[in-house]
Amino acid sequence: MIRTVESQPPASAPVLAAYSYCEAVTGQQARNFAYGIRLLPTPKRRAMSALYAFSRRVDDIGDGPLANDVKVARLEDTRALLTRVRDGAVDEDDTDPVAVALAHAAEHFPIPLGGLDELIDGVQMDVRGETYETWDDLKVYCRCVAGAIGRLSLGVFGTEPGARGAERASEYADTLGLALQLTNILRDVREDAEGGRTYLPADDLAKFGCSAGFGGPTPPEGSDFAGLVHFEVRRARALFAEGYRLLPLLDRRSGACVAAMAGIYRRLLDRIERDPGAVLRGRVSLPGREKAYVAVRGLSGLDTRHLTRRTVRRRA
Ligand SMILES: CC(C)=CCC/C(C)=C/CC/C(C)=C/COP(=O)(O)OP(=O)(O)O
Repeated sequence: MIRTVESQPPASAPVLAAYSYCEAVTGQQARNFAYGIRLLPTPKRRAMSALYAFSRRVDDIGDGPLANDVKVARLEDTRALLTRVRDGAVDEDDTDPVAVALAHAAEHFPIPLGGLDELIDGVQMDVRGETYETWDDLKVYCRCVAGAIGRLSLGVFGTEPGARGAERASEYADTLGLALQLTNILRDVREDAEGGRTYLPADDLAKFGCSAGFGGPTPPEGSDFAGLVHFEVRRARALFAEGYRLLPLLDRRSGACVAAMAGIYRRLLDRIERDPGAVLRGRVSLPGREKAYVAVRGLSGLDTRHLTRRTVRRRA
């Protein structure tokens, strides 16, 4: 039985310690998403931290220095751990705090754990060095590594009752994940190129004369790099607009969490749009005070009220 947040019994000491570990990982490593997660009430905040810590582990395997065959084996370990969580085979005395926290979260919230399998599938695509010919191809990858996180988060947030509401919420959460991931890809274009990875669709790169890639601080000779970036920014903005339709379907604090996460990434996108070359010179980021400001605006509904009103009018 899934218990509501209000009816959850107090967690035991080992479970609390496991959540503390996951919250520390989130606080230290989720440079952007921690601002949103902090806005949630305690049980949801802990559950989101458990999801973040598990996802961070999977991501770190993909991004780390290990040989590819070792990465594949480690990813299979995380999949086996997921199976144990799903089978109820992880108890609170387990030595892995991420497993303990995730098992507790999955017991108390209707988290569709298959989304974490999708995340592992996506990171396996990275390890195989897959590249993407078209946006439709890249979307498959983005759905695995980010859309799935949106859908998993929805299990923690909860949505309005009714199958139709849940189905729409899941589509919007998925789309918001795509918006965040495309923004992330634009921001990290140089870092990824230096690591031998290209995510942007090959047909877009060709259209703007960028097929040679981005190994250095300047665009490829003769390319229209700004044109490429503006093209992808427009695509990301359309995804944000669609994904924001999730907000009226969430309770206030879950909506604030999503608004903060998305708001911070939207501001990254604004900066990238203003100065496309910045993504080749270094990592575009927001100062901490600006992220905190976006989070406070999320809590008061300021960044999204107009979008929400428009959405409600469209639905009426
Ligand atoms: C409904 C809802 C909550 C949707 C959002 C889903 C979501 C949080 C997707 C994450 C995608 C993403 C860009 C991860 C990068 O994480 P990172 O830790 O590498 O990010 P960073 O480099 O910006 O710190």
